[in-house]
Amino acid sequence: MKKIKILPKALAGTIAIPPSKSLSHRALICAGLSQGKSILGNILPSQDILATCKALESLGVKIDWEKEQNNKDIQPITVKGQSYPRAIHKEINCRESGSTLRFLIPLAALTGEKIRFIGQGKLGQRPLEPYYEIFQQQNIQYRTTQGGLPLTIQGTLQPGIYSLRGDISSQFITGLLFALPLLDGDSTIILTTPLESKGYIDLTLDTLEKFSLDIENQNHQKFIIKGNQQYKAKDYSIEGDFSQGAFWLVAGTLGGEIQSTHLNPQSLQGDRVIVNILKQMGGDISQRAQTILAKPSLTKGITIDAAHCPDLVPILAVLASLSQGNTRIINAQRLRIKESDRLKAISTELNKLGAQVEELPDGLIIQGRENLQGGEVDSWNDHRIAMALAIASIKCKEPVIMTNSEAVTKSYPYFWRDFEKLGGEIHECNMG
Ligand SMILES: O=C(O)C1=C[C@@H](OP(=O)(O)O)[C@@H](O)[C@H](O)C1
Ligand SMILES: C=C(OP(=O)(O)O)C(=O)O
Repeated sequence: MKKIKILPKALAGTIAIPPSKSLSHRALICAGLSQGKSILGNILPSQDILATCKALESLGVKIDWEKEQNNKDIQPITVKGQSYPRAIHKEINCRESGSTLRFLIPLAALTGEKIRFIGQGKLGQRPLEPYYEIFQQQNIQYRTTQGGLPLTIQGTLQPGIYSLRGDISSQFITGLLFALPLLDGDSTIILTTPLESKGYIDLTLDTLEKFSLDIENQNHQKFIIKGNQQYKAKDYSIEGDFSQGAFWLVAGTLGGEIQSTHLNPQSLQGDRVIVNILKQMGGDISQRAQTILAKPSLTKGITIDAAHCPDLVPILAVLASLSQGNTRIINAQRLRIKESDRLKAISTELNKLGAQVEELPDGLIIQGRENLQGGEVDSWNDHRIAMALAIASIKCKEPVIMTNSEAVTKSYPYFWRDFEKLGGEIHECNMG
């Protein structure tokens, strides 16, 4: 457990935004299901991405990194795919990655073998019910531990009609979209409640198309999937991550001027909405080609609908705490089933720093102020809470002392290095 002291300082400068985690998971899986070799430029070996790589290796995919995997550098990798998954190892460790778990379960259920999924942290308690319902309908054997991990499955998915809710996690739909085209008959996914996190399904469909798959999307409510399709290998580079870029765009708004590069203005990432939200709140944000410039500005509270951009909520709560007036974050119930209960985590920790955040069952009400006080906080072992609290330090009067700061490795292993690169000052505290 790492404890650090962050001194209150404005950040400024230029930062290269790391590659999108969501797009990296998808590209790795599609390349892994293609016969032949794909070269994926720009992959960051974060904990979640390493979990997906290891999981794919368990299903017979070969992955070659140019350098050591744990040197944290962005690098190209070569994926030698298997056109159909084979169970090489019968245990898959998804670490703390919800995406890895939910994307890989349907692929494991193509092998017919008995496969055990394990994980760490809160992953074992994150919902899997939509898959259990499908297993029951299709007579796929499964055994859970109190509804969660370890989970053992054995059986083979069959083509047909898949009805599931669209508002628990879009990751179930993505997982099915990867597996169903490989079945020997046609399938349809029908959502029984409106889809939330819509942008993530667009990322899935776009990546599938890049790998030559054909899916018919009917208003994000019904997806028609032909069977007997084949993934075709593809080389390409992953674009920058708007969910990570959001931390630096808010930092630029609160402190010095920050230029964030590698952010595709045409990106399908749902979290690209951060640009519009910041502008609506009064932020001075401008984009030229792949670079977004955030200048210090006075912002004001608004109502933010988090249904399609849940990962932005922690950093938006920080911005709202330092904006004039009230901000309401609505439709954010699903934040309670992420790496931490993010509504509770961010409200508790920001309030410790002197903010005024009220937690509602499905959202937050935040009364902004000019500055925060500072103090001792914890990341709740959640990368997005750690990064959000780090940015809050910019406007604190006193240092922010944070325990479990290493949580950032889940998605952004060199976050603290980038924080210092922009002028941030961090000291490690002795835990003895
Ligand atoms: O598909 C993806 O890459 C993701 C989907 C979202 O989850 P939900 O669909 O559960 O909201 C998001 O929160 C997560 O960080 C990544
Ligand atoms: C929720 C997240 O990821 P996952 O669901 O893949 O664990 C996240 O990165 O914030």
